Amino acid sequence: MSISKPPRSFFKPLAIGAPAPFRELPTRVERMIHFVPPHIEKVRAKSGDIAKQADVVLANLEDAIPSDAKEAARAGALDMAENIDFSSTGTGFWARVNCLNSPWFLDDVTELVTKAGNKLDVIMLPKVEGPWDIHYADQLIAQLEAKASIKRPIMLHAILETAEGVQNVEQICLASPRMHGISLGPADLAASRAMKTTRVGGGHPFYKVIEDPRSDDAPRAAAQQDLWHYTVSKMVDACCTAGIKPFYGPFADIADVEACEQQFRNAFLMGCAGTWSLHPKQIDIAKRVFSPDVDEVLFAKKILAAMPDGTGVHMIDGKMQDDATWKQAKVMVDLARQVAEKDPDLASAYEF
Ligand SMILES: CC(C)(COP(=O)(O)OP(=O)(O)OC[C@H]1O[C@@H](n2cnc3c(N)ncnc32)[C@H](O)[C@@H]1OP(=O)(O)O)[C@@H](O)C(=O)NCCC(=O)NCCSC(=O)C[C@](C)(O)C(=O)O
Ligand SMILES: [Mg+2]
Repeated sequence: MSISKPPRSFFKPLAIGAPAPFRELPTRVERMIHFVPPHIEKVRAKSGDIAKQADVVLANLEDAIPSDAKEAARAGALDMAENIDFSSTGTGFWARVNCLNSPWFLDDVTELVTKAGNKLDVIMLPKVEGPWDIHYADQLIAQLEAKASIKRPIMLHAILETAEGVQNVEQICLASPRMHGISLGPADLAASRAMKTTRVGGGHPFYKVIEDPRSDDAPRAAAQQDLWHYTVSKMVDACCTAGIKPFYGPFADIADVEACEQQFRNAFLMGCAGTWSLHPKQIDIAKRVFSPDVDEVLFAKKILAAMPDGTGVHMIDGKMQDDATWKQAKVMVDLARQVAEKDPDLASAYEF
């Protein structure tokens, strides 16, 4: 017998007085989660402007924040919640807390939920290894939500950054209705798996396929492969099964905008809803990549128009369309409609 909650209990609040979890994820365009180091006053001061450009702004309390600045980062996150107007632009406000076995996790979550819980959309949980991590955070957040009379449930987003986490990703996604999604954490994951790379995301010149030996002894053509393909595929399937969202993660070679764009695009094509931006210049890259291509959307609209009830077979521009391609088209047009609500230029390009 599997040990899972009865269906009727799954959506019950975990503490008396806590808000009921969402039955469906709120519909939001989340093309990029922009990381802000909140202990640096100069950067924090700019995050109001960043909130007008990015779909999600995240106060990062975990890795990249020195241990002697953890309290300052937490205070900075609370300052952001208090002083930045996220709601008028529909921008999400998230925080990445320190991991569960760190000395900071308990205070991070307690202060964020009790002092900023009505502003906070999502808590990002690093280094999640199994459903037990989600169950613990879920219960704790519910108790704090109840204590602080939080009106709207705070969601949880897990980072996939250990081999064990990848192994258990399906159970992590299904662990709680509080789950919002999963992001790839390629640096910690590479270390956990003893992958021999010092890069944070992206390809590697040594990971490639070469053509067979040539009769003329000319150099053999080679193509770099995607080191993250298997993990992203596994994450996408686990998230979609659970009705939550998969995200690519960081791309740390900030100067290499071309490779960043390609890595983001591969993730978008494979089903990811968004990515992370570590530097302001990655915001526009993510916006470009995670907004569906205009020609693809116009073609998808033709399919929907040709098959109003979504059945049958049609030829459009020499290509066969049927019930399945209708569903593909709907994915594209539904996303385009959401993006169009945020972006008037794209709305007119998509001809809505
Ligand atoms: C990479 C860094 C150090 C380069 O910072 P920089 O100052 O050298 O860059 P810059 O090009 O000189 O900056 C230009 C301007 O942009 C500003 N700026 C720069 N960055 C930001 C930002 N994020 N948000 C808002 N503003 C920013 C910066 O302050 C400056 O403003 P100025 O022209 O007025 O002086 C810096 O961008 C940064 O700290 N980014 C965030 C890094 C971070 O959060 N890392 C952790 C996430 S990745 C991770 O954890 C891994 C994972 C998942 O766990 C796992 O794979 O295991
Ligand atoms: Mg990490």
